Amino acid sequence: MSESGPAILVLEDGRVFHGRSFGATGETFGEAVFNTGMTGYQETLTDPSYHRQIVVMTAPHIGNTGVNDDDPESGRVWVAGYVVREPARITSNWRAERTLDEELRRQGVVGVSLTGTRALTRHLRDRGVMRAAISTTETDPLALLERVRQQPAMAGADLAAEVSTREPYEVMPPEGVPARFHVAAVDLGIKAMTPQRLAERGCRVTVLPASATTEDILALDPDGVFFSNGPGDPATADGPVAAMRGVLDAGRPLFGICFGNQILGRALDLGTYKLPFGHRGVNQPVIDTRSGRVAITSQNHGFAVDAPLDTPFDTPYGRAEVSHIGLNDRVVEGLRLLDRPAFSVQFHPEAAAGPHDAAELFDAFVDLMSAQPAPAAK
Ligand SMILES: N[C@@H](CCC(=O)O)C(=O)O
Repeated sequence: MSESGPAILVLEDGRVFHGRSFGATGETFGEAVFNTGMTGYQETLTDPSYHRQIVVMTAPHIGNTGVNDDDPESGRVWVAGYVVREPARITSNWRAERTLDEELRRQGVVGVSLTGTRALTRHLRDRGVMRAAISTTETDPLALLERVRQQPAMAGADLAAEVSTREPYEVMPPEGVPARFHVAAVDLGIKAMTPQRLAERGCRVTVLPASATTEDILALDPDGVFFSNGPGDPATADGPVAAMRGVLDAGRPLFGICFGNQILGRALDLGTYKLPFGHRGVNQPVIDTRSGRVAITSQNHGFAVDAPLDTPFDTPYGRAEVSHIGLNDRVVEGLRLLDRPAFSVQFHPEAAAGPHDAAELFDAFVDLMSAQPAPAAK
């Protein structure tokens, strides 16, 4: 790694951290959030749900395995900025094609290496996530602070359309796996691994833009409909909520992940709210409220659904229940409709970097589709 110059990170409450430039030079703004994953940095960087966020890694040494062209979750790095304690000086993995520093430079992502990532994380945990900037060009923290305070907040941000595909595309099952089902997947910021997990199970997946309406979705006559993860505040996602309501009205099997869980919450007339510092990492325990089984899950969310945890409740689509609860803070981590073939989870069963405890949820979606009356010929 080449020698790097100074960089500063300024939080909206005025706290300043001094470090060294990492990745591209320049200035960047976003919501500072922390991720506790020890692995999967490449998947994190390329997860569209991190759009407009400056991600602080709590694992102290990042970049050891470099970057390859197989693991990205999308076509680019989406994080607005990247904060690590110590970037790896040596890349050591047979799959590596570039160093992480090179990749961040190539993609113009401004980062900073700080000794104080622990202090920064504790600050965000105690005060809540907040707007921030990283700069290698501004030496006056107060001038940068002024610009941080002019940035839009994440609450109220409508971002899915900024990361979604413009055109529909298809993901086919791998060779030798027959296509038994056709799934319409609404891309609100979809991670590449999600259609793959469905395709591996015999689904042909048509990925649709975030603007897809119920009519666009049902025009495909899909066996099932999927709503993806994605960035921004679910309270702004009126279009996807309306599209999902139409799918529920049509009685099509439905599955949602992360943003998709929040959209289902809203479709059921539940509220959503911003968590103080969110859940981002690969070791988040959730309990399945029916089986009592605990899964360790991958998560990335800053908002959550507000629903009664202990009892089924009435919705415009019949009764529903909370299917999963986060064990760290009792946040809603999943919803299940009791009178329609629909469910969603706030965590990531597809998690490419693991863990895979919850991968069976894709089988549960396939089972829902199998249980439907045979569709017309496609
Ligand atoms: N943007 C939403 C959903 C995140 C996601 O789908 O990854 C949140 O932060 O809670």
